[in-house]
Amino acid sequence: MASNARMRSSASTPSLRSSTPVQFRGYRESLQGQTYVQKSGDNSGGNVKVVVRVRTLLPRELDKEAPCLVEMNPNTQSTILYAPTVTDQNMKRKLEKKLFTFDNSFWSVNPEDDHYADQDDVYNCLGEEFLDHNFEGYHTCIFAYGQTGSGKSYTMMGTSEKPGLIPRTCEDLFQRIESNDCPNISYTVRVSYFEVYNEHVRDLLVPKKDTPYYLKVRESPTEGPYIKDLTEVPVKNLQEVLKYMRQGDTSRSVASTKMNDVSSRSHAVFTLVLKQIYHDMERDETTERLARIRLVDLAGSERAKSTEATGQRLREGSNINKSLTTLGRVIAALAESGNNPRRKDVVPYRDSVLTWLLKDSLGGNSKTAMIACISPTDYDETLSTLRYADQAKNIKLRAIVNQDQRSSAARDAQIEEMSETIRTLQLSLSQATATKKQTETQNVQLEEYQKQVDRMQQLMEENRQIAECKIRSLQTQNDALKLHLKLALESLKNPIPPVPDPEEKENSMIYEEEDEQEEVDEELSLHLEDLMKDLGNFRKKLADDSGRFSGKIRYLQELPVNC
Ligand SMILES: Nc1ncnc2c1ncn2[C@@H]1O[C@H](COP(=O)(O)OP(=O)(O)OP(=O)(O)O)[C@@H](O)[C@H]1O
Repeated sequence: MASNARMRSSASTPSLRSSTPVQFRGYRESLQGQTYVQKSGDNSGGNVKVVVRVRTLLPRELDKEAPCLVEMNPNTQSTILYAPTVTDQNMKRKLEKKLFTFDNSFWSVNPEDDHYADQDDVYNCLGEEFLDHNFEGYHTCIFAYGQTGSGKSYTMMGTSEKPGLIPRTCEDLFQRIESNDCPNISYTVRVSYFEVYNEHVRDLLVPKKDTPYYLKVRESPTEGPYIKDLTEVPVKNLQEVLKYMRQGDTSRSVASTKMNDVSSRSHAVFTLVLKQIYHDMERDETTERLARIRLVDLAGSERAKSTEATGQRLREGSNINKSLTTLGRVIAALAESGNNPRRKDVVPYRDSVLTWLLKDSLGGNSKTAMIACISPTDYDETLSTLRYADQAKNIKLRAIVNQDQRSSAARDAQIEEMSETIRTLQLSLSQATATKKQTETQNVQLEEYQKQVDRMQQLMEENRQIAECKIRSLQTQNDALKLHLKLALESLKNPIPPVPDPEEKENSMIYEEEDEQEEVDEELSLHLEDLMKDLGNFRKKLADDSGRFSGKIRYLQELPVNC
């Protein structure tokens, strides 16, 4: 069945960039009892949100009695970096005190301090807001940047006792989905997890093999860069998504270095795709919102001198630095055009796999945040991270609500059209197999066929969910009608005696009572007739819908999943 099948990512997902104003009661909106109305042409992307987090001193720093060079002001959200008092005698330049201001400055040095920020605070200040954007239909990306050992993995993934942004986002996501009580909304969540290691892409949801298996990066004109054949799994609850998160985590390339016992040697990208489908019963129309939630734990920048790396670690380090340098150039070019919109610098996305894959998140359709992680004791590295972060503040984004509205008839027509395409592709592929000719065109056709089948399966799964929504909604109305009917019948059987009016004469009272009773009886039987008619109609609609969708689902089950 499609819902259990592992789906491959496809770049040709139908475009959901609609500017039609529609009403959509999402989780938040229904909680607040408000109706969300999309602003026509809403593209208020804003700038990249930049926060900085300074970690606690580590045992090796405490042993050396290294001084804390960072100070943060919780009122102004500023970060001050002090020059070390003891400096290298050979150093020519003079080190200075520097001040930066960010959207948030998280102080995680000493838990005793009033302004200490723990994992909860980071999630509440950033993760929660970004998840709100996802429910509104925006793509988001949060990435952690900083030197090796500065707390990126701690912030993004955390530990089992102190979970970070990724597990907290998953938990909040499913809590919101489960607490939604609007029967007309259905949700699907898909997860993928990959790493960029030595400029190669590795699927973290596929068990590690002896011979490394790398995936290719492609670019689609409509959807931008994507990874061909990346595993994307549907997940139904928090337990399932955490299982995949842990599975991916254990496959990550990590190693012990002088600067960090468990150092990430790759950039890891954890992605959740949230699709919300709202079904309007009256118009028999669906509104879909799609949001991609990208959570990135970058590998740390490192100096060969400090890490004392050799061999494989040194090669990894230089690849990490290469992609981070490219990321720096991409940020600089985007920040430049953010400051001066008339400048159209070429942004070197393609110079590294990481920046190519993050193209949309860095300068396109996404709301993006950067968490700059810093060490409290290293002046040079911390200054370089803070400068990087300061520049990122100027990047302007073009995030839009990814929303699409379609009637049931249009959805059905799309399924028919796709079935036709699949049939044609199937036919031409079987002819190719018969002639035993393997050409480049056939390979492309085969890929296209696989993509179409995957999309068809997704669409059918969504239709099944819409059908369930409709049935749930009709069932609720049916129950309400039944209750109404029961009350109406009871009041017919046991009419409430009218209250006697002491001012009226006894005779006229008797006649009026009889008249009123007749009127009430007549009104109730008319109402009863209407209710019976409505009930009949609902039953018929329910049966029609069940029949229509069970036929389509049978068709889907018969489809070949892999050719
Ligand atoms: N806010 C914090 N509170 C307590 N401990 C922290 C904090 N941040 C980081 N640490 C600890 O610091 C060490 C290094 O952190 P982490 O592994 O997250 O660094 P990193 O930036 O991901 O490094 P790399 O780039 O080498 O992977 C770990 O032992 C981690 O537990």
